[in-house]
Amino acid sequence: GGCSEPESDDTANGSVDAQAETGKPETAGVGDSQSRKAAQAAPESGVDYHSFANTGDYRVEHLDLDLKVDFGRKVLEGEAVLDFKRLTKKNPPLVLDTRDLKIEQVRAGHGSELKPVKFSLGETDPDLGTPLKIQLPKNATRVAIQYETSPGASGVQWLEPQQTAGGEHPFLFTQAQAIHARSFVPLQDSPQVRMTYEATIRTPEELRAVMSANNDPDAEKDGVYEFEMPQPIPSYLLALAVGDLEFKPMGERTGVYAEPELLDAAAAEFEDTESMLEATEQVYGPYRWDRYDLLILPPSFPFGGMENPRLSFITPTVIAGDKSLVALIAHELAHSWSGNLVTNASWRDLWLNEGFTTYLTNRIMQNIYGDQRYRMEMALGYDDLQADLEDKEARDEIMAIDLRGRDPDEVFSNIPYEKGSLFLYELEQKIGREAFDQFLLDYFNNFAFESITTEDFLAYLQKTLLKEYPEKLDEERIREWIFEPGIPEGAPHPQSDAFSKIDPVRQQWLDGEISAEEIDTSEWTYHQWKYFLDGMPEQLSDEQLKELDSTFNLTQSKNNEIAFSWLMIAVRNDYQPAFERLESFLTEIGRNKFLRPLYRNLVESGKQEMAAEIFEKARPGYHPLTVKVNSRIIYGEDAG
Ligand SMILES: CC/C=C\C/C=C\C[C@@H](O)/C=C/C=C/C=C\[C@@H](O)CCCC(=O)O
Ligand SMILES: [Zn+2]
Repeated sequence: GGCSEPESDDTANGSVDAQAETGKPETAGVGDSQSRKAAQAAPESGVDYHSFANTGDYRVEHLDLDLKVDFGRKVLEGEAVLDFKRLTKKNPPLVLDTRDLKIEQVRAGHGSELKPVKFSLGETDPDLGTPLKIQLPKNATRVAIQYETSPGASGVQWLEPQQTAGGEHPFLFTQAQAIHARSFVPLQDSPQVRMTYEATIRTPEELRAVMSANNDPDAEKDGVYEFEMPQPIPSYLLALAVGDLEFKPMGERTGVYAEPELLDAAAAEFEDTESMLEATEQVYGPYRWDRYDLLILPPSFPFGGMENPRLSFITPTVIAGDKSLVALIAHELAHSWSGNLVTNASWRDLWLNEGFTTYLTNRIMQNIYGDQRYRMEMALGYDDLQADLEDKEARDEIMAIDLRGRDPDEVFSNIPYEKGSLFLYELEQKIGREAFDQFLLDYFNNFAFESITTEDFLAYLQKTLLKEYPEKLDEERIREWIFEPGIPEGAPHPQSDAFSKIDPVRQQWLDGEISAEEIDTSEWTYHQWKYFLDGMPEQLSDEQLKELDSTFNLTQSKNNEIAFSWLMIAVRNDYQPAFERLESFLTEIGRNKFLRPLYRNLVESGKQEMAAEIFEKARPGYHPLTVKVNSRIIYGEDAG
């Protein structure tokens, strides 16, 4: 009916209007470039600068989705029903986050008594999307939004059959973190809001749908899949994938979904998942999400993994054949405590998710694979952190990073992960492991299913460790870790004996005292190879490059991390024999951890044209996020 047609926004600036209603500080008006520059003071704790939603007026508590997956048009279409709590006696419009959604109709009311209502889309912000403002009838607690996504939705990748392992069926996956859920569902897209959800997903009959919910591996492939997620989750953990997927159990509570071509290899590579789950529970308390399964994605997945609850999404680039890269599984599993159970309240507080998770990852690795592996993983993490500290501006080295006016995807780095983890490691060293584990267990229980700020964490620390260990801990220093760039003087420096014996060998070879063949690599693990390569000087001669390659067959390495380290060396030294592999690596893999440094390296070593050529060829197969962050690197800031 007429009253449900989208109306053109009657205010001059719909998005600013929407923000005013959220009561967010005016200086932080994210859509307003004037105020971006003016904002000098510290960001206000607890404010989510990356959502338009008026979460102080209404809180969404439950989502009911009914979506058809249309591979032909590359759209999801259907309805999202949101149940919300009213926190105000007034009746302001409900403001939701959207990005590139086509809104067909909105109804509102109670229960099944829903009537079409007026709605409008505000001004679009390039980083944040478009606020959707809905006029509510008095006392309404439910809205039903009929909509469809756009084929270029930033949080969805639609893959052609040739981009999959099987090559016969299309594939779809979503990636909602940080602020891309709004590109496939209209909602309050802020990690401060937790909701339960249910969903009906309609797919082509030969495909299977899975979600961050109660997947049923025995569900008949009939094109209609029902899901329920009874634990409340933040919107960035909403996830869907559709493809030619099969399931293989790995343990009582763990299993893997993958295309049939990858299923056995994945289940073998990740067979320790069940032991990891048990080991984590023993120290940090029960696993609260029932099952823990893995979904192996096609190689265009832009991250190593994503901790979608009950079903972590995993890049196939970690199936190395020797379990050398399974720290990624420990990482995603650890998020079931740090991140999914206790959640960062805004993206400024990401270190609460990632620093705690990186710390837990190391502990899980030690538990399952022993001390030597633990020390090597930690030392590699420390080196990653040092590399970022050398590279970054001071403002980006701060754990509680000021993200006002910035796109979170563009500033994503090792700081929240490795600096956060090193900080926690220092606390462990100072008060002892047993006491620190007890603290973490209490912390997870205390804040279970809550979203917290850096300041909430500090207040909790004041009530607990700072009170119990006044001689060992110092609040000033803790604040320095969190709010200052760099790392405090005297911070721990994780090292490994297995690495220190590599240094002299590498040096002897560089000095020409021994040939590559004379290096005894027979016992080297992946980690030692990585350390050996990453420690090479900036410049190597052509002879040195050829010798390394012919002796160790590095250009053809099947381990993607080793291939990556070698390709970084090849690019900066213009080692042509590796360029064919470089091109196929950059074309077949979409993981930004590899692509960003490789493209940056190409540009910085004067090969911008080559970078652009490969990028343009690969672009149709890349995820929208991969396109966004790498085109900035190749074409500069404004190229989009
Ligand atoms: C300092 C950055 C502040 C906010 C950014 C928040 C989210 C950034 C967004 O780009 C999403 C990141 C998702 C990461 C998922 C998994 C990581 O563990 C992957 C790490 C890299 C990799 O292994 O490939
Ligand atoms: Zn993580």
